[in-house]
Amino acid sequence: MIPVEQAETIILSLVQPLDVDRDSEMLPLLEARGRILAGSVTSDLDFPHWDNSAMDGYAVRYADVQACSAESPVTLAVIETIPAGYQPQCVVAAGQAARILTGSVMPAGADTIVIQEETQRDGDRVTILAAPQPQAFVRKRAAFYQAGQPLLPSGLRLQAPEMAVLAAAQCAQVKVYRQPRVTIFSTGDELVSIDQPLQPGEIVDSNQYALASLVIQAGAIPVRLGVVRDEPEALKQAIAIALDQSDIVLSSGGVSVGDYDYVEDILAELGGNIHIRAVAVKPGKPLTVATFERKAEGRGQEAEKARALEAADPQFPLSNAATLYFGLPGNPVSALVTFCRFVEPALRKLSGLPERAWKPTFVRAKTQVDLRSDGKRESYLWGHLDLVDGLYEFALAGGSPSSGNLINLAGTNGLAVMPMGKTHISSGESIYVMQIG
Ligand SMILES: Nc1nc2c(c(=O)[nH]1)N[C@H]1C(S)=C(S)[C@@H](COP(=O)(O)OP(=O)(O)OC[C@H]3O[C@@H](n4cnc5c(N)ncnc54)[C@H](O)[C@@H]3O)O[C@H]1N2
Ligand code: MOO
Ligand SMILES: [Mg+2]
Repeated sequence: MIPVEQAETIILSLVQPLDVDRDSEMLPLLEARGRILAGSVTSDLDFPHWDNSAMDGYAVRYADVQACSAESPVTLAVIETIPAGYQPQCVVAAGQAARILTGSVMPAGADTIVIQEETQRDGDRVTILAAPQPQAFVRKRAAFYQAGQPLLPSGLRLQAPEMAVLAAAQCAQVKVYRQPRVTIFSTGDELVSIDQPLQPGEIVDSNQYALASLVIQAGAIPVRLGVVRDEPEALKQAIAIALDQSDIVLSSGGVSVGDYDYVEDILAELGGNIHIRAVAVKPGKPLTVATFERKAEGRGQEAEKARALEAADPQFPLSNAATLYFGLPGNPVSALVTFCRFVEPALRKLSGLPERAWKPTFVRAKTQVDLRSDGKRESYLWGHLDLVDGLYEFALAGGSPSSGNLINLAGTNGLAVMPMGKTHISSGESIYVMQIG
């Protein structure tokens, strides 16, 4: 058993991020929402594009109004009205002003805006009742962004704010990383699909659904192979198919020491390089991690097949040095915890996100209850994380804390971390909680 952090380091070292050119695609802007920018974006526009007014009011020359007040106002001639979208035609000379609306182009000659509330309009004249600050309410050209500078960095996930920036910069098409493909299958003779009648001894393959949801949530594409029997040949076939079409393969079950736990042996038989066999984590101890060299970079029939697949489907992933295989433990909570703690960081690195975004988010919280563990492994206790007066509080999920109990997982949003060696944390103490979901 290796410590959790060591497992995380090994896993991240096995991942090669998608290639910015080879593993990217151009998409219409709105279709790129939620995707990750491949390559930085620059614009040849300044933001603002020109000096403009931040308020409804009057464009004036500061020198004309700097000394005025309610007691000694200054009256100026209004020479033009400048609505939004209009190019001013006049130059504001001494003793003159232009009526201007929010966002409109500053007229030549003027350098300051006096807001409407501090003026009195009378026909084609305006009286200024208070002295503004010099250059008040003028948004200068390029004050927000200068053309040619980096506008958005590579690796940024595109959400509403980035959509606005890209739209403003007239990027109708954007280059984003393709979505990683993650093939998922479940192992176990006791498993049936969601729509099959249950016979005695059988249970529904729920991991498939949990894992597919987690994969989608992480921005990747799940490819579901269903249930695979606990038979070496069936497993071999499924693993070979999965490796052929994926960046990452996830299986659940069959990784412990039982008579029908074949996954590790089959991985070795198929030429997998096994990097992790067990991690000191509870739940999740028998996590198995292996890599397979990409066949397309080799020779022979398999390589040819992969190359043909790539030619037929530009989405087909070939750029990574190796396909990463995670043999997740079968217990539903163990599968979920190991995904969040180990698979998700790998997916995030693969996807093109920057390094600071790879690891899970841990927040400090006050535990509302006593927490216990045997201290033999780093324990992740599922429960509810709530913000109370701006501070996080953690409470365990009600019901049995068994890794086979998927029922009390529902509604949880945090995993309280009990470090290895720690057997008891008292209510009220400060802990780290990993955010999930
Ligand atoms: N003698 C020992 N026994 C076990 C050990 C050990 O160290 N010594 N480790 C335990 C731990 S920890 C875990 S976790 C489990 C992991 O077992 P496997 O990965 O081999 O998984 P299975 O044996 O195939 O199944 C375990 C459990 O989970 C249920 N399961 C499996 N797949 C699914 C699925 N897709 N959906 C829902 N539920 C699933 C399965 O029916 C079993 O109940 O091993 C312990 N044993
Ligand atoms: O580690 Mo297992 O995941 O305890 O149930
Ligand atoms: Mg087992």
